[in-house]
Formats: sequence, structure tokens, C-alpha cells
Amino acid sequence: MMETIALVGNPNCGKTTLFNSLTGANQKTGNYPGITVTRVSGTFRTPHGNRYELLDLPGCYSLDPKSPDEKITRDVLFGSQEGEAQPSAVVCVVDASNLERHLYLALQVVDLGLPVVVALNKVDLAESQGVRINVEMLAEELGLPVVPCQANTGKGVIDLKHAIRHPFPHPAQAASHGLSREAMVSDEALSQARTARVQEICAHATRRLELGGMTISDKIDQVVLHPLAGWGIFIGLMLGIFYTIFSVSAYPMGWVETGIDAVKGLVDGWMSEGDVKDLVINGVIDGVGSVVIFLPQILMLLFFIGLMETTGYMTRAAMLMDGLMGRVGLSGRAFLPLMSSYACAIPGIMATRSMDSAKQRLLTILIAPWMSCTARLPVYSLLIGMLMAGQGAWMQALVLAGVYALGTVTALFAAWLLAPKVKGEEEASHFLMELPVYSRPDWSYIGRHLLERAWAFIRNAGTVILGLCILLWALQTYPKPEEGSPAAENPSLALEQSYMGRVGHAIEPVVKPLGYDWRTGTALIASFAAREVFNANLAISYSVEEVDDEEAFLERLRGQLDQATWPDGRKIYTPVTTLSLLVFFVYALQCLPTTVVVRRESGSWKWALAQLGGMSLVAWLAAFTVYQLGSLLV
Ligand SMILES: Nc1nc2c(ncn2[C@@H]2O[C@H](COP(=O)(O)OP(=O)(O)OP(=O)(O)O)[C@@H](O)[C@H]2O)c(=O)[nH]1
Ligand SMILES: [Mg+2]
Repeated sequence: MMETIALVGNPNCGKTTLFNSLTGANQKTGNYPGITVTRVSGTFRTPHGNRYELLDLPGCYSLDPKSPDEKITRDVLFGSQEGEAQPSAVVCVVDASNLERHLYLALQVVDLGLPVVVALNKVDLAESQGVRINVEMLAEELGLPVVPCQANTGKGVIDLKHAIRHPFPHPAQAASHGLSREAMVSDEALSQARTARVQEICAHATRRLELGGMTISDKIDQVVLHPLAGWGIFIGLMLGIFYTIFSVSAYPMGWVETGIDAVKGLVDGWMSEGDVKDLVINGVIDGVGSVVIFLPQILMLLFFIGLMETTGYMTRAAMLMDGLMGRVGLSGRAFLPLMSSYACAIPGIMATRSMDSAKQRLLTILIAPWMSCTARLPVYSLLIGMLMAGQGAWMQALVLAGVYALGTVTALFAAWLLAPKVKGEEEASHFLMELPVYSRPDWSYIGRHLLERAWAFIRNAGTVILGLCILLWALQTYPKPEEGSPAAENPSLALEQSYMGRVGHAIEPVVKPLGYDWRTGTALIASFAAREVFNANLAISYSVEEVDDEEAFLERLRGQLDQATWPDGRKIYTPVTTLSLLVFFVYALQCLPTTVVVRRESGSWKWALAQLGGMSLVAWLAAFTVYQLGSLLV
């Protein structure tokens, strides 16, 4: 069996970056604490020809765990994690610019009697802050091999591999003090002794040059964290991001559109008329195309989130938000998981593992899906494009910002309502988060991350969405009208008599008060499987109403929706209906995987189902209110 080596260190010291560079993996990193929340493993080979399994663990300040993710780290080191042998050796990653704080954990690991190699990371940062470390002296004082490195550029990684060498030396100072492991990590006297020892070591091995004045990070923070200017920058940034999503993304979307139209043209010429051609053009190309076309917008949003994460801006935004969050009973720690939920609720919910209060954790999990995720973006874009037809990108960006704000504000309000209902110890809501030093965006990481996400999106479109499109097309095409019946001549009538038509008519009473016809209703039901399917379903079921074929793909779809009418000739997609749909998508929890993850993270179906039911109900009521009030007013 392969021997295991564990990466251990304080949050944000660069463990995952080192892990990625040792194993060639592409695990999530970012310039803020609490990113890795579970164990991840990979393998690497040393120059001595040995192959090891490498474990990346959640960051922790000590082995006396406060939150679920820290507990994982302790259990792995103790060898008490189920199905996992105790690691043969530990690479303790310490941040050279913050040695005093980071060495404590290393000494704790040494006390466990495990062989330790110290990776002295972020030496570039220490250098620039005037911290000079005498590596030989540090190694001598610690009695451990110390390897200086810079994980984000790969410097020193080879040396580290050289240092991981058999037989692993047992640490010189390991001593059990006659205590159990649990007692040893939490023993007060030992803890003080360690702290004193760390100070002694740092006094011998480091020197701090007085650079004088404020660091660049401090100067930036004076503006970015300013009570007024800070908020201005935050809001400006968000608006800028939404604007870019509508304006710049138009170009790549145009290319995708041209591609879709070209494929359609080819297929049209190739295939002879019949069911198969209908399936390929109206089911597959229209359906999958109506989802894929929004890939550029999704990637742009993820790109901006990546920028904020890797530069360190995200923690500043969390600081700004802290006061606001405290007022509704949420801890500032909830901000980062909530922010992550804008990309996707699932990693957001996982990220709550770094929160130490169980009550706060549950509250955050319950409201996280109201942060609009990227799967909603295609639906928002389609609907906002119809609502704001002919208006500039700025207006569209404003409406999109409003849609995101609506979800966020409602989530905070819900937290305030729920806080007294969720049981658990009340924690003082002070926010102790280290502000990491600003750093340049990690372009290569962002690039790889985006590629990975794009590939996952395309894979999903080519499998799940494709399958659903074929199913939806079949439900809308069969049973076929009999030869000579009126429906045979009239595609709309044929659609009404299809299986889908029957289901649609059955549910129409539920969606009609919201302003939707049965076709929109079935699209809504189908989107509980995956939100993006909403677009696909509309594209498939409205494609029976041909409009001018010269227009580009997206315009055509919007045109078809715009021309759809009720039997009495009134338009279905009025601005009020469109708004009601937008609101429905902000609130509805249409994502089965989220429900499954909530069940796992909250430990009970009760909360997961209550969340699903509650959010669906709120979505219905809100859409109902918008439609009914809107119809009265307009
Ligand atoms: N300047 C500098 N930055 C680094 C270095 N190593 C890592 N970083 C940056 O430090 C930040 C944190 O890196 P991660 O690898 O996510 O840290 P982690 O220890 O895994 O953090 P958690 O998972 O939250 O415990 C990222 O923005 C990295 O790009 C380094 O040697 N020098
Ligand atoms: Mg990590």
C-alpha cells in the first residue's frame, strides 16, 4: 500500500496551491481562509523514486477543533478518521510572513510524534514585508527539515520532494508528556509552553527590517474598507460586472449563435423531412442551443468571482458586509459561503463547514440557494432581454443587479425571521477574520478553473440537458394526430393534444394565476430537474410557431415567445408575465442536487424538505403577487 503524507497548516497558508503543484491537480484555491473544507487526495513521486499519496486538508489554527472542517484535519492526524490510516509523515506548511502564528500548529503536530517536514511557504511575501528568516537556524531550532518555497510559482517544490525521504526521521522533540493525544492538544500548560517556544524560535531565527510606513495592502484597505468609499467601490464593482456580462459577452455569444445557426443550416440541407429531422432541429439543436448560448455569460461571471477570490478582495467585501449581516443575526463568517453560492449553491453550502457555530451554519445553508446561481443566468438573460427589448446594456445590467439584490435581500430577511427558530447556542457575532495581503490575480489558476467549468457545462449540456430535450421533444410530438384530423394541419393543436399538452393542461390551474399558459407551466415543471431546461423547453414547444427565419437564434426565440397568444388573442408574454417569471426563478429551489447536499450537510431530511417546500411556496406567492398587482396597475 502507498504511504500517505498529509499537508497541514493554518488557513490560507498555501496548502492547496502546494498540493496542486505537487500532484498536478487543480483543486480550488483562493486568497482567503476556509476554502478547503474536506480531505482531498492525490499522488506524487519523489526524485528518490517513491510514490506517495498526498492529502490536502482543511486549514486549522490548532488541533483543538472548533468547526467541522477542522475536526477532519485532527481526525486524520490522529488516525481516527474512518477508513483512513494515520499518515506516515506530515508536511507542515507555514506562512513565512506570519511565522509566529503558524509555527504553533507545527509544534503541536511534532508533539503527536509524527515525522514532520516544514514547508516555509510565501517566502516572497515575507521578503517584501521585510521579514528575513535564517532557514538553517530555524531548522536547527525546530529539529526538523525546513524547505523554503513559493507554492504559487512552483519554486522550492523540487527541494521539498527531496526532503520527503525514507526513512522518515522521528522528530527530535516528540514527547508524550504522559498525556493522551486529546489532552495533549488541549492542555493549557502545554499550550503556553508551545507559545513561549515559538516566540523563542522566532527571536533566534528571524529578523524584521523596519520598512517604515504603511504597506501597499494597508493603503489599499484605507480606501476599500472606508465606510463610505468602500461601499461605493463595492456597488460600483457589482454594477460593472453585470454591465460587462451584458455588453462584452454579446460578442462571444454572437459566435456561438452563428455556430448554432450554421449547424442548423447544414442539418436542414442534409436530412430529409420526417420525425428524425424534426427531433434533431427542434429538439436537439434548439433545446441544447438555447442553453449553450449562455456559456459566455456564465464564464464571465465566474471569471470575476475568481478575480475577487484570488486577489483577496473577497475578504474585504465580507468585512464591509459584517455589520449588515450581524443585524439580521448572521455571523460575518456566513458571507464567504453565501458569496460562493452565486456561482453554485452546492460549493457554497459545503463551504459552511468552516463555520464554527452549528446554528449559524444551518441558517446559512437554509438561505444559500437564494443567492442567484449561474444556472439561473440563462433564464434571467432570456427574460430580461424580452423585458428590456431595445434598451441598452446599462439598463439590462441594472435590472439584473436588481434581480440579484432581490434574492440577497430576501435571504437576509429570511435569516432574520428564522434565527429565533433555529436552535443552537448563541454566539457572539464578532468577526475575527485575518485579512490576507492583496496579491496579483492568479491567472493560470483562473484560466484552468474556467476551462474546467466550461467543460463541465458542455458535458452537462451534452448529456443531461440533451437527454431531457429528447424526452421533452417526444412528449410534445406524440401521440401523433390522425391523418385528416384538424390537428394534423395545425401544429399548435397537435401540440395541445400531445402528452405534454395533456400534462400542461392538467397543471394550468396552478400556473394560470401567475400569468403563465400551459406551455410555460410545463417548462417550469421540467426546470425542477435543472433550471436551464426552462429555456430548452420554451425553445422546443414554441418552435411550432415559426417566425422570420432570418433572425439570429436568440432573437428568434424571443420573437416566438413575444408572438405567443392566449386563445382569445391576448399576448402571453407581457412585461408583467415576464416579471412574474423572473421573480419565480429568483425564489424557487429548482435543483435536486442542492436538496440532496442540504440533507447531507444538515444531517436531516426535515430541513432539506422544509427548505424545498418553503422556497417553492414563496416563489409561487411572490410570482402571484407580482402578476396580480401588475395586471391591476398596467
Ligand atoms: N505570494 C504568495 N502567495 C501564495 C504562495 N502560495 C500560495 N499563495 C496564495 O495564497 C492564497 C491561499 O492559497 P491556498 O492554497 O488556497 O491556501 P490553503 O492553505 O489551501 O487555504 P485553506 O484551504 O483555506 O486552508 C492563494 O491566493 C495563493 O495563490 C506563495 O508562495 N507566495
Ligand atoms: Mg486549501
